[in-house]
Amino acid sequence: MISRPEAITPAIFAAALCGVVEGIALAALLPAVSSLASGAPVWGLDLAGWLIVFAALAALSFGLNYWQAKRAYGVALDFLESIHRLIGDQVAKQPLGWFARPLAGKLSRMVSNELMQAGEIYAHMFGPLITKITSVVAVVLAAWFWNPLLGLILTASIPVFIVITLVSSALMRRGRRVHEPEEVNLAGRIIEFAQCQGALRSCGQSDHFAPLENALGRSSRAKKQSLWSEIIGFLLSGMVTQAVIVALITVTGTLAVAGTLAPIPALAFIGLALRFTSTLSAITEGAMGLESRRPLLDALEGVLTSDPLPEPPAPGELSAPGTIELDRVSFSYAPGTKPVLREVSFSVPAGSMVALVGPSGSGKTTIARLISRFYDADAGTVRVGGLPVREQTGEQLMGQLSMVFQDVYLFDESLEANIAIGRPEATQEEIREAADLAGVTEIAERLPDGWNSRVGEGGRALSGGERQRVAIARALLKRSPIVLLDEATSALDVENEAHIVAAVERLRTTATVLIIAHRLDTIAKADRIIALDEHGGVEAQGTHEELLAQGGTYARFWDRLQEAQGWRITEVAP
Ligand SMILES: Nc1ncnc2c1ncn2[C@@H]1O[C@H](COP(=O)(O)OP(=O)(O)OP(=O)(O)O)[C@@H](O)[C@H]1O
Repeated sequence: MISRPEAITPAIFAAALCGVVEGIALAALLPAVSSLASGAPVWGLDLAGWLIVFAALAALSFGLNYWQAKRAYGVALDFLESIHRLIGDQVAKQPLGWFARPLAGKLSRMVSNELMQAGEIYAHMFGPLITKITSVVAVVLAAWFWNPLLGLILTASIPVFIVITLVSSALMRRGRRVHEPEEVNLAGRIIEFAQCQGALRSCGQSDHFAPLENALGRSSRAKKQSLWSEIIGFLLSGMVTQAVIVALITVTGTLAVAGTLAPIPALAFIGLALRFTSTLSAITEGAMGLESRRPLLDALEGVLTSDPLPEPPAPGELSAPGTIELDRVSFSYAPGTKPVLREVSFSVPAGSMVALVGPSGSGKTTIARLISRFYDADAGTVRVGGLPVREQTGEQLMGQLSMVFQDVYLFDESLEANIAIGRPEATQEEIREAADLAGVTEIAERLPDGWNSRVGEGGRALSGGERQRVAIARALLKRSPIVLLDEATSALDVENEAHIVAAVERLRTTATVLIIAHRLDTIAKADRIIALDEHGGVEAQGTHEELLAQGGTYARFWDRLQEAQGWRITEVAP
């Protein structure tokens, strides 16, 4: 995850060295105080000599601390830079269907503030933790060297802190297991609440949206439970620290009274023991701090280890450009769930317009997604240009397709830039020509800044029909050999409808068009119709006349559509 892993070793080394110096400085208290008490030099140094040693160690510790902090920041910045790049690469390799997964939803939160917190692990947490651990080791070794009995007393307290660190971390993990799923659920409900305001207000439920209130209640209860787990961990750790301090003072005092330890060094040892236990307690807190960052690292790992769809290293040869073929394709969105498509087979010859029709939920959009390789089929083969989509690079496949879906997403850029994205090298004349054909020129004329008007995030400054017109202009400009078009199910106003119909007529003269059709007109004009049944199978295929002549579901579907759309016209007529 780091572009210069070799920078980590010096950072760890600096932190460890810092700990050793701090440990020695702490342990030097024992000979210094002994020299003070006896008035005689200890190891050749009198009190003044020891004070100079303290000053030298303090200066060395300061220098090392500065060096290690600089190194740690370097590693943290390197980590942040590398991880952003890795996530970017990983996201670009993911199948389009990946973006509908909850993991992808977490992505924006992750790359904005959570990565900073992960960077802090390197900048502020690892270094001090290593320093404290090595300082403890240095103090214990020095104490053994000075007086094995004191070394033994300090060593005995370490397992207690290891146990308390493990218990506190386990309590924290337990709390998180209870609390996190409720947090995710609550976040989803809040977004739902914001997005469904229109529907909720029309039902008079904007004040009391029961699913959100329930989620709030559950999240608050889970948060309390999780807080209690954490508090118990902190209380336990605090109590154990105090108990160890009392035990150390008691043992040292007893040894001093028994004459095993001289009183002044015993006092110095108590001071050292206090500092020692506070360092151990800081290690426990540091370990718990790292534990609290674990979900972040797990989420990061989830993104970085998501498998991209396998792709060949180089584009393959297209034996039948402009064609689409599905050969006994079956698919379900999740393993073990009901298949959405069952053994679907049909082909779309180059230059033809084929309409996909069928009841809601029959799998029409799913077919378009498999052709664009949002997902891979579970069984069967999807071919585009005569070559299975699995044997094409993403670039090769996308180069053949233009997609105009119902939920068109526009970038918060100018109207012109949103069309130009179809073919960035297109001239302004070509952009205007495509826009004219799709009826976007009229939109530009209406907007205050004309072609330079920004369309808002997702294109919300435009109506659904207008957004689709922009997407069609994009497709016209791209001039891809195949266009996948999902016709709007909702009624479009007359102007939008006329523009879209005209643009589709134009598109079919230059490209193969597979259209998920809902309008009578489009269906009747298609060269071929594929009718799906409600179980995701192909019910019938042929021309409109052939299918009508067969009777069956298509004929009934056509009657119902005629009735519905005829009824609509009667309704709006004066
Ligand atoms: N991302 C998804 N995850 C799980 N199931 C899905 C997903 N998208 C669609 N489905 C399910 O797959 C089935 C087919 O959906 P699809 O959108 O392909 O149907 P459709 O024929 O296009 O419907 P409509 O005409 O209403 O748009 C439906 O039962 C739907 O609930």
